[in-house]
Amino acid sequence: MIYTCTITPSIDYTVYVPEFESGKLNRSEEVYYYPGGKGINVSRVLKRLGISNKALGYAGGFTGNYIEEFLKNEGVAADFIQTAQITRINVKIKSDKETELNGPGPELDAAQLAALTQKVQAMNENDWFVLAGSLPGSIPADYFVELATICQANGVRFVLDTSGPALESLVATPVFLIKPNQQELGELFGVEITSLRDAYFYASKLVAQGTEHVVVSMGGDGALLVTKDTALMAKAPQGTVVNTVGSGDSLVSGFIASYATDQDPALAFRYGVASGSATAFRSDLCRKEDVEKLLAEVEIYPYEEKDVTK
Ligand SMILES: Nc1ncnc2c1ncn2[C@@H]1O[C@H](COP(=O)(O)OP(=O)(O)O)[C@@H](O)[C@H]1O
Ligand SMILES: O=P(O)(O)OC[C@H]1O[C@](O)(COP(=O)(O)O)[C@@H](O)[C@@H]1O
Repeated sequence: MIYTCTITPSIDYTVYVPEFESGKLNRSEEVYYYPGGKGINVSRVLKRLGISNKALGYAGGFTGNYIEEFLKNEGVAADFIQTAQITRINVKIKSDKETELNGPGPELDAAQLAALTQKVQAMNENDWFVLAGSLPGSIPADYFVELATICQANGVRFVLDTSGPALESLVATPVFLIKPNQQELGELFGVEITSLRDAYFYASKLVAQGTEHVVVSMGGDGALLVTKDTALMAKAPQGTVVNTVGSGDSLVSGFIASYATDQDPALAFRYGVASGSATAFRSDLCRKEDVEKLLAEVEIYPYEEKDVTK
């Protein structure tokens, strides 16, 4: 079974405004209320790709109920631990540029954390645990390291798509897949990543520390895969960008969906990048048919330092 875990879910209140002006009254005629948070997006895309999975995490209040109801209607299995706090609403303004306003995650007590630990302890060998989205600073980083250690001891594949201080402790534990975007990878090492060469350099450091697969996503420029055996670059397909929110999560879903079936990192990378782009070209998340149409358009070639000009 594949389990995703969203500590900080959200409703993504997505507003299209033709000409957004900060500091002015802007009216929109097109708004959507998508369930969000990275693990939830991974679960929704996995389901669309035909892969059964269960969404874990925390949810509360009327927004939490909305997310649970939405997932139920889409046939995504979920098992959230309840919070007294209302799950956040993240605002996504779509204009000539994309502006995002993400709220804080929940405050969790020891009993709520223990409830998640129990669920992780009950996972079986060859299950997957996808910890995705921001991890609130109020939870000690050690807690997430404990979850990673349980996964390692039980042969559960640990996938990480997060940012912030907890990420630093987690990359020192054995991780199957980590998918930072260029900026998140830079933050992790306290540098600004401005070139493919830098991305390769820092991704290789993570591989040297024991991460099996590092995918650095670079928006419309595609992505880089580094493992101990290979380094591949993928050029993203061209298309009309509608909403890139959830593209990174879709890349993770596509990678896992393909790897779970074929155990081939290069195929999984292609499927992941096609899924990320298929989501960028839609208002909501991608569908399987969108991904399969784009597969042949993903150009993959070996990363060679000598060929890199920047
Ligand atoms: N403008 C775009 N055009 C085509 N594909 C895109 C675009 N933006 C994102 N993607 C696809 O989605 C993947 C993840 O996007 P990215 O923005 O890097 O992730 P994140 O959402 O985590 O920041 C990219 O590797 C690419 O395949
Ligand atoms: O937990 P964070 O870092 O605040 O991010 C949450 C946001 O990320 C998303 O999951 C989208 O993530 P990506 O664009 O990186 O795929 C949104 O649905 C959500 O609003």
